[in-house]
Amino acid sequence: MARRLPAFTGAALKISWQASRRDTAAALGLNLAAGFFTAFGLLATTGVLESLFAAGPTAERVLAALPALAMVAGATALRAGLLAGASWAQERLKPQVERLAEKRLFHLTTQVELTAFDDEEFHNAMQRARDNGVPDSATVVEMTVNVLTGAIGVLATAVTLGLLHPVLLPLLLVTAVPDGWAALRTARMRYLAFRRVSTARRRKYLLSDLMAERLPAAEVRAFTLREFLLGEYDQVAETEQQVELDVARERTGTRVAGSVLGGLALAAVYVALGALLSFGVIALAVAGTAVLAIRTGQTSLTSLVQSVNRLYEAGLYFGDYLAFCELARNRVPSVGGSAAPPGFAEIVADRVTFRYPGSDTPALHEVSVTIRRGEVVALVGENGSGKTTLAKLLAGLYTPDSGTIRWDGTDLAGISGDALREKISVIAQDHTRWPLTARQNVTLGRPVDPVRLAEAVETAGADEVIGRLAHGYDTLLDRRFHQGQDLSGGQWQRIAIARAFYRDAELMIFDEPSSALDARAEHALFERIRQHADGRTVVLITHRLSSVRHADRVYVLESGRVAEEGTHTELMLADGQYAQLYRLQANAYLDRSTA
Ligand SMILES: Nc1ncnc2c1ncn2[C@@H]1O[C@H](COP(=O)(O)OP(=O)(O)OP(=O)(O)O)[C@@H](O)[C@H]1O
Repeated sequence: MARRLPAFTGAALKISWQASRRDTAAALGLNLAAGFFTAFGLLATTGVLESLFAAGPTAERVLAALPALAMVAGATALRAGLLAGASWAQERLKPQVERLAEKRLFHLTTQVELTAFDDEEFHNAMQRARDNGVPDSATVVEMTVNVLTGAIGVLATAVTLGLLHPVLLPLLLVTAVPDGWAALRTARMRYLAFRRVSTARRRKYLLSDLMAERLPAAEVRAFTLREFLLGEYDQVAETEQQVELDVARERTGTRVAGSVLGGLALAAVYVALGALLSFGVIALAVAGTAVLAIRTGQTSLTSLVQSVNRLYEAGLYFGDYLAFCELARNRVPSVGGSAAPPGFAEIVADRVTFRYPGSDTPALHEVSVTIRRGEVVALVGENGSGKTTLAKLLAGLYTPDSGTIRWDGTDLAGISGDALREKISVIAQDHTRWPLTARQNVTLGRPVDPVRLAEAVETAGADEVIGRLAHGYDTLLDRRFHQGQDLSGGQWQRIAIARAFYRDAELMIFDEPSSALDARAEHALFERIRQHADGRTVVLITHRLSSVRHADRVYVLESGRVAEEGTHTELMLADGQYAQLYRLQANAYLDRSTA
């Protein structure tokens, strides 16, 4: 612990300084000044006691004690004022530090490579950093200041006792040991328990979301999942509860032991003081001040030990936060040296292989495709054949394990991801239903250009959708908020398609863009794509083979490899997998129309 504390304190003071220099300086400076007045007040008390215990009439003794008493009162008042100022600065620091820590976390989570989100270890670390690390960053700062305050208080009493008589110093230490031991032991127990249950807790949160969120609510009922989910929840919660109960028992035991030892230590201190007094080592006034100083010192010590304890505990979580930041930083793709090419005449994926983290088999194996400017290239194949994965690689969202993706000879591996993605529109199969207004759902962070917005929305057939919304473009598309509205699956898909057109990118990637569209909307969309989406280059993934008839080239993927390629006519002539699937779909229509 002694090894780790300086690191936590150092990191805490650094983040605190970055959050607010003024409040950090005030919190530390005012506490330091308050410590000085603690020592001053105690020493002045000796003066009061000496005057009171001196020989002579009571009235005279009280009168003689008055100047020292005034000094004690002044020191106490000043100390109180300084402590109030320090505590205000500390209170102000809390939200500022928490905000900074949280922002840093999101700064990283929005930058890390996409595969990090497929990694369990990363997820666990992220959850711990978010749920405990961020709130505890403020606690670490608060406790660091408290530790310094406590230490200053103890130092002030120690100096006072040392000045009164050096022999009194060890007595102060004796009272500190038992409490310190108990507090640190319990903190560590709690942290170890937290780590033991962290996976179970994550699963419990997931189950809580499934039982109490709007989206899965219908399916929970439709599949009568209630008992099943509650059973799963009980299992996980039972594990967590058992660990908590064990910890509660162990902590109580340690605390009781600490209190008993603490009581014994205090009794020993009083016996020692009595002995020193009776052997004439110290005077009565000194013994009186020593009792007061030890009491004051004990209060500072208790607060110091408690703060060290809390600092240690919060520091462990804060350590998790720092470790996660380090982990995430290592997973931020290095920004390539070259800027993205302004455009392309040809995009080539050359023998690209890609494996998801933790997966034994590659999702793509030596896949080569060519996309020329202005072409519509279709990727088809059975479920799990690798179409979406290839699309994500083409979009620069994943980087190949081997092989290259080049824009006119420029390898994308050397290009800044964000600059490249500016030139690409991807409409994912599982596009996000952003809890934003209809307008923001289309423009997605880009400046609003009303003319382009209207065009994109019309092209995607989303104008009817927006026209029917109570507040048009300003309607919030989330039912969980006041005046929020929800859309049907197909209506959402139209909004998502409008996003692609609004982005005005060189390369447009549509992954199953028509799965939820009605026949008319689907026809209109493919007509638009057939007209080469106004000269743009399109990669189209779809299971509706009738829609790929007009593509310039079709790649048929099978188990992560390119099985066939060519135009529709060539592939039909080749009579391979594509021709088989095409006939299967066409026959299904024929059967229905003749039935
Ligand atoms: N995040 C992931 N982590 C691990 N494996 C994944 C991940 N996403 C996809 N896979 C696996 O990679 C393979 C290719 O998946 P992909 O989504 O590219 O297929 P697809 O051809 O788009 O399928 P579909 O037609 O069902 O959309 C599958 O075996 C799938 O299980």
